[in-house]
Amino acid sequence: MNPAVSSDSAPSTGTALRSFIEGMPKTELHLHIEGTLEPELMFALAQRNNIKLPYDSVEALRAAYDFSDLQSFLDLYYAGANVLQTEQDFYDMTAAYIKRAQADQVRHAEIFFDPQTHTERGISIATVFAGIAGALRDARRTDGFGGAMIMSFLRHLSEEEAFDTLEQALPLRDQYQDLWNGIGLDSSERGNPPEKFQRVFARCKALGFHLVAHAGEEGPPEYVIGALDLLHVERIDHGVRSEEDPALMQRLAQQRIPLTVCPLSNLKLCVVKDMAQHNLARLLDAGLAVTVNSDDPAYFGGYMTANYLAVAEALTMSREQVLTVARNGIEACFLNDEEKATLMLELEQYASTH
Ligand SMILES: Nc1ncnc2[nH]cnc12
Ligand SMILES: [Zn+2]
Repeated sequence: MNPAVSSDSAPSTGTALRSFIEGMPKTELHLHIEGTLEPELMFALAQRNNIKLPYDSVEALRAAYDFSDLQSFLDLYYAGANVLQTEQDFYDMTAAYIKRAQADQVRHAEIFFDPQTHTERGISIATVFAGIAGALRDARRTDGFGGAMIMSFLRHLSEEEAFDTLEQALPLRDQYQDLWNGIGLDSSERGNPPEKFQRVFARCKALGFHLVAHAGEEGPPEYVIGALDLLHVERIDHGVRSEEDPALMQRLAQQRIPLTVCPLSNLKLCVVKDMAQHNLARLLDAGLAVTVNSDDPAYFGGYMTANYLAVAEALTMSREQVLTVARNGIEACFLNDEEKATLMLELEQYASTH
């Protein structure tokens, strides 16, 4: 068989699948904008804002990206965010991410941001919103890049602090109604179960926001169940530990609840020892609405294409499996049916011509 020709029934060669993945239109649904701060930009912003970093060089900083678990990463990630001071800093970081995403053929990205990481340091929440939204709006106007903003609460802080953040943000809602459509929950999972945020999520639901939460990354399957039953989320961020509970797996498959899986993140944070042991293909085979995403790409070694390639190669995924993941990524977006249909049409046209 000609290895350059791929069809649904034929296994793709490594090279053919690689170029298929590289050119495939994508969506990104699990991306922390603070996790896109590349060391070069971190140093540039440190210099611009007269901040001394505890590293002498970009190389020394990158060498410190050797994590043993989620917390060891978060400690560095929150420290790195200190260089973000002005609206321009947030704009530049977001614009740099969009450029990378577009190079990876990302058409639409629903971006997490953590205001508490910044307001705790005296940065106003309006500065954070303005910088991120400014870059997303410019990219929409110039390139048709689709974006949304998901404001996330830090779960190592209290629910009262989450309520405070919501109160600070709500006066901005009208100004950002074209972008800000969701609420998320992130940071240290273990010891901070979903029920801690039940009241604030109920308020956000009543306000009409889409809801998501990190669950089942390091935490047990019970946290996934809690996110669904107590927080009423529409998607689970990560969710890979759901596999430990067969009844939960059945429910996720039956209800088509999307999991925003982040393969390179899971490897870097030692959620899996080896990419060949990643359960993404098993979750997919079990009928779950699995998507691929990059989480904190500046820290974990790759953006969207790299994440697709890493699992496709390690798990010897077929072209059809890759396409299923990409379709899931469109279905799971917080977009209307017409917008989803436009993205799906482009994907199907790409698939039929490549
Ligand atoms: N992978 C992750 N898990 C939880 N919180 C995060 N914040 C940024 N990245 C995160
Ligand atoms: Zn995440």
